[in-house]
Amino acid sequence: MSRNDIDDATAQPAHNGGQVDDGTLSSAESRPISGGEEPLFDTNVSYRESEETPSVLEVRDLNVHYGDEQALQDVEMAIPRHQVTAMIGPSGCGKSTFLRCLNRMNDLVEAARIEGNVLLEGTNLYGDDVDPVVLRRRIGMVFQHPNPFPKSIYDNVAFGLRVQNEAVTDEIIERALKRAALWDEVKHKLHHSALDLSGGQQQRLCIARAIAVDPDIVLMDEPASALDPVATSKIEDLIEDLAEEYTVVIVTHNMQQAARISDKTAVFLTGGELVEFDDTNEIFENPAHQRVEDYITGKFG
Ligand SMILES: Nc1ncnc2c1ncn2[C@@H]1O[C@H](COP(=O)(O)OP(=O)(O)OP(=O)(O)O)[C@@H](O)[C@H]1O
Repeated sequence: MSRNDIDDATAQPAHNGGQVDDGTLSSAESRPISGGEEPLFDTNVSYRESEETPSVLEVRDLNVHYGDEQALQDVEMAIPRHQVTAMIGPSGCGKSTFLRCLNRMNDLVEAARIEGNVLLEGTNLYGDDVDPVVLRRRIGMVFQHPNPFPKSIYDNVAFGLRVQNEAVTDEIIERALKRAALWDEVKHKLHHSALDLSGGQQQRLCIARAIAVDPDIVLMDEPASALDPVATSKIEDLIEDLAEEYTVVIVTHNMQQAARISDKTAVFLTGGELVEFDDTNEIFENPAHQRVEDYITGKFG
């Protein structure tokens, strides 16, 4: 399966109606990610949370192979809640692989073998009882190329709710479009085709579609790399705003972008090794590793 196939597969929030949570739970914290009645709690792993930056996702000893090739090596990371965490590193170092592990998108890649734990508030995403479809409702994804459906703007935003048999109201659609900073540009043409929007507008629509189901975490794989500088700047502003309500994890090739918008930065280097993970200021001003300094100063990569 090619990367584009994966993008297409998940662009259609491939949720099926019968396996989602019932909407009666009162808070994001109490929402299960298993398909059954009870949330799955993996008691083999403890959940660490610091008071300063409570983490929402804990990655433990994550290794990924595609056939014989190792794409991630022993990765450990605690991703803080309501912050922007950026993944940077040279091409092929495993950034997208890592991102896809955070909502089990790599399940769709036949050659991928994943070992380790990823804990969402203590629950192992790779536990047997976890339903990836339910999980992806809590951890949404936005891709490099805007991929709206050939439907109206309104129906694009409503899509995830409808497939989960949840109520769609004008208020929900308006709120998602406002959160995605698109409302003012489209409020007079909600029933026009999404394909008539500009690339930057389409990407903000995809963000509106991702957040309409009220996820906890939004994963973004180079969301601005196909856009012009003005559209990129709008997406960057939006990402910073989104972090007030959501946890954002973004892969970017653009180090300036990571420096501008992220709170934490993870530097992956060749072979899928996470070499350094720290506050973004530290990474860019005072990296602990010479290899990281060489990378961010352009000596390689
Ligand atoms: N579906 C796949 N099948 C086989 N190998 C893959 C697959 N996806 C990624 N890889 C390999 O895994 C390694 C990491 O790829 P990945 O796409 O995660 O890196 P990346 O850092 O995101 O790269 P880029 O910045 O170029 O997008 C690469 O060597 C790549 O060739």
